[in-house]
Amino acid sequence: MRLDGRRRGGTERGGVISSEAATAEGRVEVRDLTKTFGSVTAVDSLSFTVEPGQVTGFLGPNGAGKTTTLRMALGLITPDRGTATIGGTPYAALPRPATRVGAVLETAFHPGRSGRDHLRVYCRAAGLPTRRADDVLAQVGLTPAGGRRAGGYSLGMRQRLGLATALLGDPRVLVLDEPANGLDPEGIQWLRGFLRHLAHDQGRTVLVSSHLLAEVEQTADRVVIVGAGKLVREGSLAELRDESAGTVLVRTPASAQLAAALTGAGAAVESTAPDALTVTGMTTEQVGAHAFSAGVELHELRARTTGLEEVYFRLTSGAEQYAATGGGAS
Ligand SMILES: Nc1ncnc2c1ncn2[C@@H]1O[C@H](COP(=O)(O)OP(=O)(O)OP(=O)(O)O)[C@@H](O)[C@H]1O
Repeated sequence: MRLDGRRRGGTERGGVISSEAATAEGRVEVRDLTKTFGSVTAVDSLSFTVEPGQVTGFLGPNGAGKTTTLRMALGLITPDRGTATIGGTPYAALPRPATRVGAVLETAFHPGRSGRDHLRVYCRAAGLPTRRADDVLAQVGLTPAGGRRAGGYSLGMRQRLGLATALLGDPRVLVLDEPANGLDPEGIQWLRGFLRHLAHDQGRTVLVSSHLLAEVEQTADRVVIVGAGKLVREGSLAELRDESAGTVLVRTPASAQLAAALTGAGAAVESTAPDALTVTGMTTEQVGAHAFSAGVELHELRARTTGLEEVYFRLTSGAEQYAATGGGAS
């Protein structure tokens, strides 16, 4: 595979980048990460991997431990246990970290300074050429506002400025904490396209946190879902979608007889009322055919599709129960 050396930053051999080396360099690995604040276990033995070339959504309800995890990955908090590495190296040990990882956690800036000057200050601090300020302003569509006081920026413009700051060192890895906060629908649309471009076209690693699945659903290729500091799911969005595949609802006066027939044919059957069954693993046509063969009268037969949002809610509400009953004790 032929890649752009500046972007991918891999091992160059006669103009051809070793994609394996480039992949390893952009990989974020979290292993057994744990952090306790007093009696609250904010992050609890958390392990997951984030690969380059994809947008990974880091999801979980408020207080699930996302920000704490990201702060540990960026060397801002010391874990009690475990490691977070970027290309195999903890953030604190990275040479010229701004060129390896760009992060948007919270956007702090001097309100009287222009967006461009804010970026130039960062360039100087990170040892980067100040012309990068104009490059990244253009990348995030802020060029026309670059000379204006950042204090007068809208929330959406501040988010763009934060993203521009993260991009200054042209890093392979981007870590963004709730970047859609404060963006209007047009801004959200732009952000989605931009994050996909950074990952899919430029091969960067993009890790983006949110407490709303809907926010990352159209952007993310993979998701890492946490609840009460623990991993509840790691996988592709396609896998999660499979899980949201439908169930079939049946009403019949002979529910026990039909349940036996369907179970015998390999479906998972749950009795939800004396005359109602929820069937997983079969289509409505299959359920109807089995009912017909078994001579069972049906009063209702319909497909019910579980939304992705519902699967996410189910996964994370379990974690909240855990938090309410046993969380924070370990
Ligand atoms: N510095 C701190 N001191 C005490 N408790 C903290 C501290 N930082 C985080 N916590 C607690 O750790 C838990 C996880 O918080 P964290 O901010 O990491 O969650 P989050 O998933 O990012 O939530 P949100 O979506 O609301 O930002 C919460 O119970 C929070 O109150």
